[in-house]
Amino acid sequence: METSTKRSGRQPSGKTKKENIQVIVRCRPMSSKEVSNGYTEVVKISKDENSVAVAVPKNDDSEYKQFTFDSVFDWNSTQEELYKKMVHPLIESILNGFNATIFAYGQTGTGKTFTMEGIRDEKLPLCEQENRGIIPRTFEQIFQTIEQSNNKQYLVFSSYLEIYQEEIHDLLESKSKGKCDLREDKDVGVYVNNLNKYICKNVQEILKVMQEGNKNRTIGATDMNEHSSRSHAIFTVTVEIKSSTERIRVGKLNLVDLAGSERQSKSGATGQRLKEAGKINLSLSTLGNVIHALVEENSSHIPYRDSKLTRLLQDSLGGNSKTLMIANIGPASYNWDETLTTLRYANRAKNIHNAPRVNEDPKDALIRQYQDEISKLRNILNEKSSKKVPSKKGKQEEKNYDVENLQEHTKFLEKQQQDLNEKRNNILENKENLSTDDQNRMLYDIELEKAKVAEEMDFMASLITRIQSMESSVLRGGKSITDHLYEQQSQIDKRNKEIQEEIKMEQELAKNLEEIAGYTESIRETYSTLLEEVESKQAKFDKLMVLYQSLKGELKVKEDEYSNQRRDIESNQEAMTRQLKLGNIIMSNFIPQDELQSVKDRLYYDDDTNEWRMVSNQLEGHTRGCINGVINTRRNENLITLNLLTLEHKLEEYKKPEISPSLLSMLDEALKVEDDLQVDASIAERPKSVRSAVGPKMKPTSNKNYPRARGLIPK
Ligand SMILES: Nc1ncnc2c1ncn2[C@@H]1O[C@H](COP(=O)(O)OP(=O)(O)OP(=O)(O)O)[C@@H](O)[C@H]1O
Repeated sequence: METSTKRSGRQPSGKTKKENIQVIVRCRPMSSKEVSNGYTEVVKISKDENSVAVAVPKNDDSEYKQFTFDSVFDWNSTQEELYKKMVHPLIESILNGFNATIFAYGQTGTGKTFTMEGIRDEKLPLCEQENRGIIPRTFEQIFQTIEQSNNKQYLVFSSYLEIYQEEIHDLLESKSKGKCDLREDKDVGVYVNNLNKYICKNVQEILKVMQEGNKNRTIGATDMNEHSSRSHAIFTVTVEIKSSTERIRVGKLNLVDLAGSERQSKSGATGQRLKEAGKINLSLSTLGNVIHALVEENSSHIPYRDSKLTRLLQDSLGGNSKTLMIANIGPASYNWDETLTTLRYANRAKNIHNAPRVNEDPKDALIRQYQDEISKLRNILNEKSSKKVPSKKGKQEEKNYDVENLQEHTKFLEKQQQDLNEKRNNILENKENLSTDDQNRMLYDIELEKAKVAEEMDFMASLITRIQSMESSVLRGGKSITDHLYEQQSQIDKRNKEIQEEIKMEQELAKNLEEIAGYTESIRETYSTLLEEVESKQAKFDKLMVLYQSLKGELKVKEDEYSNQRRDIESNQEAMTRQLKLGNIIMSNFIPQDELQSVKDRLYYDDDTNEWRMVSNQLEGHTRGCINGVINTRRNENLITLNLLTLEHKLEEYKKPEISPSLLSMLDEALKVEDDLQVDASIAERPKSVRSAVGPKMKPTSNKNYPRARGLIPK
C-alpha cells in the first residue's frame, strides 16, 4: 500500500476562502420489483428541515435515525429541480475559473447514473428531454454562457476515464490500448498521463464525446441493477477563459459517477462480478477513510494514495475545489442498513473543508499554447507567401498573403505553374533551335521548379488548415470565426430555401386567391339576386301589413257592433220574456178558459202577411175593434198586442182583482228574470192550452204597444 498523503500535501495557496463540501441526499422512488415483493418504505424526507430519517428495526419495533444535509430531494424531485438548485451555481463558478467536482455516491441501484447522466430520449431535442441528468445539463449551461459572453475567448476540452479494478482506462480510446498511469507534478498536481483531451466547440461535440466514452464503460447486470456500473467514471470538462486583459483563468469540472457499493448476498455477484465488487468496495472504503481522516481533528495524514479514486479526487476532497456530494439512497425496507451507512458516510463528509480559488494564469494553459502556435503559423504563412509579384508596371512588388486571401495566393501559384508549363511546351517545340542537351537541361530545371511550386502549395494548404482548425477551437464571445462563417453560410442556405418555399407558397396563394375571387363573384351575384327578392318580398309584406292593420281595425269595429247588438238582443229577449210570462199569467189567471179557448180557436197565422189573425165571421162586430187592425210582422207580437179589454161585453164586469198575498208572491216568482232563459223556453213553462196559440218559436219584440197593467208588470 502506498503511503498516505499529508493533509498539508497540496494546500491551496494565495487568497482562498474555506468552505465546506456541500452534501445532499436524493432518494429514488420504490422500484416495481420492490413494490411487488411487498417491501415497505422506511425513509422519511422533510424538505422544510432538509432532513432524512430512516427507520431502523429495533427489537419488534423500529426507531428513526435522522440526519440533516445542505438539501434533500425526495422521490418526486425532478432532474431540473436538483440541477437548478445545486449545480447551476457551481457551473457559474467554473466559468469564473474555479474547480468543481460533483460526485454521486451510494449503494448499487440507488440512482447515481440516473442523477449524473439521466435517461436519454433520442426522439426529442436534448433541451426537451426532461430526464436528462446533470452531465448533459452542464454542457448546455457552459456553451450557453460562452455564447452570451463578450470580449472573452474560451477553449473547452473534455476527457473521460474509468477506474476499473484499480486500473485507469481512457474511455475515449479502445480498451486494447491498455491502462493509463497516474502522475504528479508540483504545478499541475495529480494527472493521468496520455489521457485524450477533446476540444469541443459546442454541445453536440461534447455530447458525442460522452456517448463515445459510455460505449466503452464497463457495465454488467446484477440482481440489484440490470445496468450496474462496474467502474468509477470521471468525465472532466476544462474551460479556459482569456479575458480582454489577456489574463487566463481555468475552470475544471469533474463529474463523477461512482460504482455502487454492494453486498454479495444481495447482488448475487459471482466470478468476474464478484471480483469487480471486491475492488469497488475497496476503493469506496478508501474514500470513506479519506473522508474520515479529513474531518478528524487530530488526523496527521490523509490516505489519498490508498486508491486511484482518492488520488484523482484529492483536490476535490479538502483541496482546491468546490465540491458537491450527492448521496443516493433507496426507500425500501430491505436496504435499511445500506441506506443508514450511506447517510452516515454523507453526514461525515459535510465537515470536509475545501479551499477553492480562482486558477489564474496557469503555465500549461492550452489556450495560450494555441494562440502562440497560431501566431507562429501565421508568421510562417506570411513569410512563405511574401512573394515578389510582377506589378502592372512590370516592377517587382512585395505582397503578403494570409489565410483570408488564400485564394489570391493559390491563384498566384497556379499562374506560376501555368507559366512553367508554357515554357516547357516552347522548349519542346524548340522554336529557339536549342541543342538537345540544352533542351533537356532546361526541361529538367522547369520540372524542378514545378515540383517546388507544388510542394509550396501543399505546405500552404496544410498550414492554413491547421490555423483554421486551431482558430475555430477558440470560441470568441459565443462563436469561433469558422463556426460563425459556417453558421452564416448555413443561415444563408436556410434563408434561400425559405425564400424558395415562400415563392412557391405565394404562387399557390395567388392561385387560391384567383379561385376565391371567382367564387366571391358568384356569391356576390347570388347575393344581389337574393337581395332583390328580399326587397320585393319586403314591399309585399309591408302592403299586406297595412291591409292587415286596417282589417284588424274593421274587425274591432265589427266586434264592438256585434257585442252592442248582442247586448240589445239580450235585453230585448229579456223584455219579451217578461211580456210573454205576463201574457201567460194574464191569460191563465184573468181570462176564462172557454173564452181563451174560443180566441185560440179563432186565431191563425197568416203566412202571407206574416201576422196573426182572427177568423173574421165570428169576430166580426166585436173582435174587429178588439184586433184593431193590428198588422204585426211577428206571430207573438200580434198575439201579445191583442187588446183583450175590448171584449168587455163578453166578459163579466171587470172587477179589480183581489190578489191574495200567495198569488202575489207567486207572480213575483214567476216574473223573476231568469239568467239562462232560452228564447223558446216559454213553451215548456206555459200551460198546455196556450202552447198552440203562442206557437213554438217566439221572437223578441218591442213592448212599446203593450199597455202597462198597474201592479202586474214588473218594473
Ligand atoms: N429519481 C429516480 N426516479 C426514477 N427512477 C430512478 C430514479 N433514480 C433511479 N431510478 C431508476 O433506478 C434504476 C437504477 O438506477 P441507476 O442505474 O442510476 O443506479 P446506480 O446507483 O447508478 O446503480 P449502480 O451503482 O449499480 O450503477 C434505474 O432503472 C433508474 O432509471
